[in-house]
Amino acid sequence: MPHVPSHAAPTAPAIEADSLSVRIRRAPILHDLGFTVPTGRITGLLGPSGSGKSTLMRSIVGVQRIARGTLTVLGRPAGTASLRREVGYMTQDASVYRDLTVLDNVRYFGALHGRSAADAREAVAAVGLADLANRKAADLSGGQFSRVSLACALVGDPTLLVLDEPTVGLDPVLRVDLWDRFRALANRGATLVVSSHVMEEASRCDSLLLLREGRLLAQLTPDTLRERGGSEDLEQAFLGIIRADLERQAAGLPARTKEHAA
Ligand SMILES: Nc1ncnc2c1ncn2[C@@H]1O[C@H](COP(=O)(O)OP(=O)(O)OP(=O)(O)O)[C@@H](O)[C@H]1O
Repeated sequence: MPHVPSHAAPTAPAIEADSLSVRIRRAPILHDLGFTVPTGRITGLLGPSGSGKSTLMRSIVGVQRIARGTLTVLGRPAGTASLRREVGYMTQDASVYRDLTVLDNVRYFGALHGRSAADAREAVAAVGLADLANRKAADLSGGQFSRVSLACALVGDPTLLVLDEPTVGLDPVLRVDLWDRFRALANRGATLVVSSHVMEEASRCDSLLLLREGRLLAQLTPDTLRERGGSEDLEQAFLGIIRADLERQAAGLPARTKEHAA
């Protein structure tokens, strides 16, 4: 098990981006990003729709080509084959076999990581689907379907978990349960990168990467976001930071592209 106890001496960052730029069909999507993701912590990826969150996650898991700069994941260039076993990825569009049952889907992904049937059952229970374990994925609701995808990402017990909006469409009780689970995983040494539209969830993260239009506005803690954004309410605080950025742009000042962890 690659996990390290949270009281261990500071370790190298799980992810390091330096001048990272991504283009899709020649269009610039991510601009000169520089940040680090600390090991054994939950890093939230926040930003308006289209700001580049999924593109950054795809880059981290190695399925998006990088145009410029470097992206180092668990000490190796993103996309290195050996990372596949150590990185769990939940995409926004659930990658689940519709004709398999919930449990068989999770067992299949678990087997790729050498996990047992019991591990699969545990992951299914963790996402609140124990009662539906034998139902075909095609017969699930949208929220249940995406939870199967989350269970598939969890079952491998990866060192790094990259979750693209894992709680979208979930009820508040399940959402809280899942965030408790994410915290438990981080406490055991796993690193989580989680994107969300729900600013309340930002308060559950240790570190936040704020993106807008493919640029990194800031990397900070939720407390620093409240302070810097001038509001106790994280949504208002984020809007405050966006307004300040727009004013910088209007004043002709260079865009902020690099920040360091607060
Ligand atoms: N395959 C593609 N071809 C062209 N443009 C793309 C492609 N994929 C993403 N983009 C563009 O890249 C930008 C960033 O998209 P991305 O999906 O990363 O944003 P996001 O922050 O995850 O958005 P959302 O919160 O809506 O999921 C958007 O302007 C999007 O239109």
